[in-house]
This record gives sequence, C-alpha cells and structure tokens, in this order.
Amino acid sequence: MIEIHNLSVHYAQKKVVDDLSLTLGEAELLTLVGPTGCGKTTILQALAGLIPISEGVIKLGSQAVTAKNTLVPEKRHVGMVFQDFALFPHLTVEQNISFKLKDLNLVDHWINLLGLNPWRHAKPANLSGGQKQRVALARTLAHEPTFVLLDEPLSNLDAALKDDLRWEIRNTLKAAGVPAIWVTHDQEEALSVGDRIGILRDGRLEQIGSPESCYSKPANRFVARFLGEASFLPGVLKPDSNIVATQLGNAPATPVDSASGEVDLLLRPDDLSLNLDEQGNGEVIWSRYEGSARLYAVKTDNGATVKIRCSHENIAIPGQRVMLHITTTHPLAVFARMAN
Ligand SMILES: Nc1ncnc2c1ncn2[C@@H]1O[C@H](COP(=O)(O)OP(=O)(O)OP(=O)(O)O)[C@@H](O)[C@H]1O
Repeated sequence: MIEIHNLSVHYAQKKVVDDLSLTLGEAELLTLVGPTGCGKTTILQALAGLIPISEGVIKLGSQAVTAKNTLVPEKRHVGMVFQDFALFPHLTVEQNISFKLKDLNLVDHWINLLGLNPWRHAKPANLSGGQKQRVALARTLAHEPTFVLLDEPLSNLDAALKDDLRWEIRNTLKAAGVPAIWVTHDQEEALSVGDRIGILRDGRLEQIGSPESCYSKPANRFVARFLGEASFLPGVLKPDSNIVATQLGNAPATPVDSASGEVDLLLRPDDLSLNLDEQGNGEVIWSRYEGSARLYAVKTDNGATVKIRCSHENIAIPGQRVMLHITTTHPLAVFARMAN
C-alpha cells in the first residue's frame, strides 16, 4: 500500500504540488490527469525519489519518507515506465529485460505474457513503438517493483496502437498485482483504464474517485469540462426535489454542493437526441463528422449552446431547425448558477 499525506513540492519559490493526499490500494491502478504544467510528472518524480519534497509524508509499506527523512530511489523499489521507453539500444530485448536481474525465470514469464518471444534477440532499433513499450514494461515488472509509475506511456504511439496497448498494460499490471499511478494527458485513456482517476489543477487534486463518479458527478465545472465535452443548460431545481426543469424538458438531477433554485444542468453530448423539425427548439450552429458519429452544436431558442453526439446517419446542416430532447434516465449533475 502507498499512502501520500499532505505532499508539497517546490521549485525555487514556486509550489508545483500542493497538499496532495491519497492512498493507493493493493494492485490499484490510479490514473492522474490534468492540463499541461499542473504537476503530474513532478508528483511521479517525488514518489520515485528523483526530486526532494518540501512537506508531507510518503509511506511506502513500512517506510515513511519526509523532507528530512529521505530514501534513495534504489531503496524505494519503484518501477518507472516512460514515454520514450528508455531502453538500452545496444542490448537485445532479453538483455534489456534481464539487466541487473537475479531471477531469470521472471524474464521468460514477462516475455511470454507480453508476447515478446519472436523479438527476444532483436535490438530496440528493430522494434515498433508498441513493442518497445512492452519491453519497457516487461523490464520494469521483472524487477518485482513494490509500485509502478507510468509517465505518459502511450504518448509516442499512434492512435490505433494506443487503444490496444492501453488494455495490455492495464491487464499486465493487474497480472503483476502491484499498485500503479499512470499519468496521462488523455482523459479518455484515464477514464477507461483507471480503477480510480485523479484530476489535478495547479498542483492540487480537484477530485479523486471512480471514473464513473468523476465523469457523471464532477466536483466542479473545471472537472466537468476537463473530463469530456460539457454543456451547461439553465434550469430550476426545487429544494428537496430531484427533477430539474429546463427549456428542453425535465431531467433527473443530482445537485453538486447542495445547489438548488437557479442552476446549470451539466449535459454530455450523449444525454440528448436531435431531430430535424421546423417547429423545434433550436438551430444547428456547426457539425463535425467523426466517422461513426456526428457532433453538433445547437443554439437553443433561449440562447444556450449545447453539444449533441448522434449517429452518423443523423444529418443536419448549420442553420437548420432541430428539436432537442434530454433522453438520459440517469441523474445529471447540477451546479449553482454562475453569475454573468
Ligand atoms: N526542474 C524544474 N525547475 C523549475 N520548474 C520546473 C521544473 N520542472 C518542472 N517545473 C515546473 O513545474 C510545473 C509542473 O511541471 P510538471 O512537468 O510536473 O507538469 P506536468 O503536469 O507533468 O506537465 P505536462 O503535462 O506538460 O508534462 C510547471 O510549471 C513546470 O514549468
């Protein structure tokens, strides 16, 4: 188990990690997301012992690391996986994985589990990006780390490969049974592979929880926007009611921070339906073709702009009148109305 209590990290006078606390369960995979420069890499470096911490405690099993009571990286038993793979170019796959390793049985185990047998004697230069990342992961896990830190492991790979490899990495970490923190820019990746997801802003954790809870009940508008397309529709939520009344109809509501009265309803693009209708309640502003789907922005007759994702067969062009309905049956987050 890893526990982080009130961790802060400064670069000169600048606090880049601010009062971070979290606990990672056995074999738990936590994804950390946030805008560029919010401190994701700094957190991993601090946990690995690569940079000093300013305040707080990092508990790694029975060891408690503080600013004064530090522990060298070698003694933390942390495995790191980087976006640039960091393999030795002159060594083969097998030699890279077995480097400084005593138990060579583990080399075969991870080579087999990650499907690397055909490339066992190849050098990194002859491998694809996905194969290199598998080697890096195998090398990390063969050293039996107590926990694993992954810094944007897929960011140098193309989209098609990313999708498969993210699941392979998740399954492999689960097979290894070690806790891991996976930093990514990609909110879809974070939502899909994490057991829990943490959303950072300016070095602070804005929310941590299951992907479903953070996506459907974000703690604030920043989290709502960061995790996916978010539209905010004005509505009225009666006190002690769980129905919000809006210009597009009523919807089941879950208030954030006890919001009531004049509220803004969080709508995701798949919470709505759209049909061409001259007598409708809005007008298409723009549309984007996405392959299997189309994303529309519609201005409602009351002046709000909402985004809707429909089947690619549902075609409307900018300027056309459409009828929007809220179709979702699960409760939608509502926030206190923001003053203009
Ligand atoms: N060695 C350093 N000296 C001074 N400031 C630094 C140093 N490294 C990082 N920073 C600053 O600390 C802040 C956090 O950087 P960090 O790399 O942790 O962010 P990040 O969330 O990982 O960003 P990205 O998503 O772009 O990789 C940034 O403002 C960055 O400029």
